[in-house]
Amino acid sequence: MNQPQIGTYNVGTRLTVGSHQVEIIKYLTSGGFAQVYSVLISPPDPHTNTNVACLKRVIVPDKPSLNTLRAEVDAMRLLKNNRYVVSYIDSHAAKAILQNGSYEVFVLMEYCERGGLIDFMNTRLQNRLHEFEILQIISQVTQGVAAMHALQPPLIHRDIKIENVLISTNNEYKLCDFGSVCGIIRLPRNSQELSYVQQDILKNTTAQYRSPEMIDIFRGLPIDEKSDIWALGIFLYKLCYYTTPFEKGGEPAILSGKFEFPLYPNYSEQLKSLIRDILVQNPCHRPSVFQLLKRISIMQNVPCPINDIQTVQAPSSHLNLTELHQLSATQNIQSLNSHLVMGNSIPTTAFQFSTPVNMATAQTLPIKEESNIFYDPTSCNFAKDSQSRLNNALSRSPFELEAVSDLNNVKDEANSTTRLKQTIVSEAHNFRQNNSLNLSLPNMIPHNDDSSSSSDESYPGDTDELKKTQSLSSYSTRSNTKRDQPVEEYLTSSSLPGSSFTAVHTKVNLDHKSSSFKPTSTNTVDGLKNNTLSLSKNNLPAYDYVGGSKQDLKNSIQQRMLEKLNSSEESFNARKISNVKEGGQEGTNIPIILKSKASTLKDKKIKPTPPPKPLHLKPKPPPKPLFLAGQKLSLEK
Ligand SMILES: Nc1ncnc2c1ncn2[C@@H]1O[C@H](COP(=O)(O)OP(=O)(O)OP(=O)(O)O)[C@@H](O)[C@H]1O
Repeated sequence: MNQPQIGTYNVGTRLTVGSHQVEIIKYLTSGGFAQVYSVLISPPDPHTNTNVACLKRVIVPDKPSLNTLRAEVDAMRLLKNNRYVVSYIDSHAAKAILQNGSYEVFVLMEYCERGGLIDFMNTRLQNRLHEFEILQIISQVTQGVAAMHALQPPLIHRDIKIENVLISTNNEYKLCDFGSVCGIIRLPRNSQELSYVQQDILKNTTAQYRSPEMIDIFRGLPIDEKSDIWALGIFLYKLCYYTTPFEKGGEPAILSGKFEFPLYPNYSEQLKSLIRDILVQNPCHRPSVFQLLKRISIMQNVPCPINDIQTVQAPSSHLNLTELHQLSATQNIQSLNSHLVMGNSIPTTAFQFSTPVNMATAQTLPIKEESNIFYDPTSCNFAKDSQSRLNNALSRSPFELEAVSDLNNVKDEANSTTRLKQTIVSEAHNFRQNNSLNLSLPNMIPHNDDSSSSSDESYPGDTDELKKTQSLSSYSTRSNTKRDQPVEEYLTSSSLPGSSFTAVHTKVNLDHKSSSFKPTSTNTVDGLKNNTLSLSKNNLPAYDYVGGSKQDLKNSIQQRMLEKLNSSEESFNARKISNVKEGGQEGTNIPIILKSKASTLKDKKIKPTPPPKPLHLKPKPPPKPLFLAGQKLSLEK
């Protein structure tokens, strides 16, 4: 594979990233794809209240890969300002100087001065973590994950691991690396989709943290938030014992679910029982992120920091669709992003733009009794018949699409806005109650056609409501999907919809020379949108997110939320063509690693692959013990 040879920036190099002037303080390290620097920024970030930030510089080979990175940036934007997520500041993409069609992407984010959790753990090899420290770390990371799961629809991180937690200056543990984020993955309907799903999982997850339903898709179980919960269980085990529970046994061990606790260090029965309750085979039996947090809080003897979204989202009969959304949205955002700096230039999520919320209604909702803190297994409908459906689907032609969904039938038959609305509300209710949409399989992959929602007709004149309605119904309205279209084309025909970046003329200092830091803006907006390339003065086509009026921002964020709704399919699309990670070297003037196209997975074997040997990640200075490391499995092995 061709690797572009791009050296690292010298100290003092100045560049422009979005609306920020940046000066390189120090080259920190290189990840799988990125060079990472500490930088000075102007203006300072209001959230962290500092002018020191972290700059990630990534080269991507083409536009589809750029779209993949956009998805990562979009996820960061959605989670911006959550206390336990590394905070996004700004971003910028431009054609790389290599003249080979590649792009250079810059992402500015909060600088986590204390480095990685793995580094901290390595300082405690002799004196292992105390239980209270473990509970503090898992609580904070779980809160970061909760912010993702609370989004509508939820985002799945898919790569929760020790290596993806950083420690901030004030000692908070923050989730990072949103490059694997996706929506709920519905069951594949045929061998081609199965192959995509398997390939996607291999690329975007780390072997030792992979859940049983990810390894054995034939179980017909959902790949959703509960897969993150499984990873949190592995994460918790590793915090305790510095190894993963299935380290030796690999995939067969994960699928058998049998693991043991080492004798040393000795942790409470409560903590071990929590790990046991998380690492159960059936995702429906695992706790939700809120139930998990509640249990951790009980062990810490502190109030649970956030409310259970399941409780606040239970719609009562008098709730209309707006209220349904507002309740869940407000409760989530208020409780999860309680440290939000309001008035920031770019809001955290679409929900912040919602009409002021009926908090009185939200607060007076009946609180569900939680005698059993974990999920009621009988409420998980997803797997019902899924095994036989999967088998049936796989015996069919890859291009044969399934019958129209229940909801589509309802929609087709009922030309009534009221009925559609009731259906959507009911689906939302089912979704939250059962943790799945009780629809036939074709509806579980959202489609990308924004214009297809029949909700347009239902809510004329109410843009916000319309967008939200589309959000829900995008799971369930497939009427405009070309049913005679081959599946392969359907899965790959579109890139990420919408645009996070609009073209600006941005002067980027690429000569790597040191110069004094003068924070004067060089950006000029030329109004080009929709990913159209433009040439700036120095002939560098450039992109950036451009903030416009508040209405523009609102529209932009709403659009992004719609994009997120399509993330399952985006995931298929984007991951299929991009982003096989390869190891990089360290040191100055090392080449930046190119985010490259993945090779097509030809092997459509449906049996799980043999357990990979544990790979060891990031032998960065200071040297780390091998048993603390983990690595994503490369498809190109
Ligand atoms: N915000 C940050 N503050 C401080 N250090 C950071 C920050 N982000 C990343 N780093 C450092 O840079 C390293 C690589 O970053 P990151 O994992 O995001 O890159 P990557 O190319 O996506 O790598 P990979 O996908 O292989 O994990 C991290 O392990 C961490 O040490």
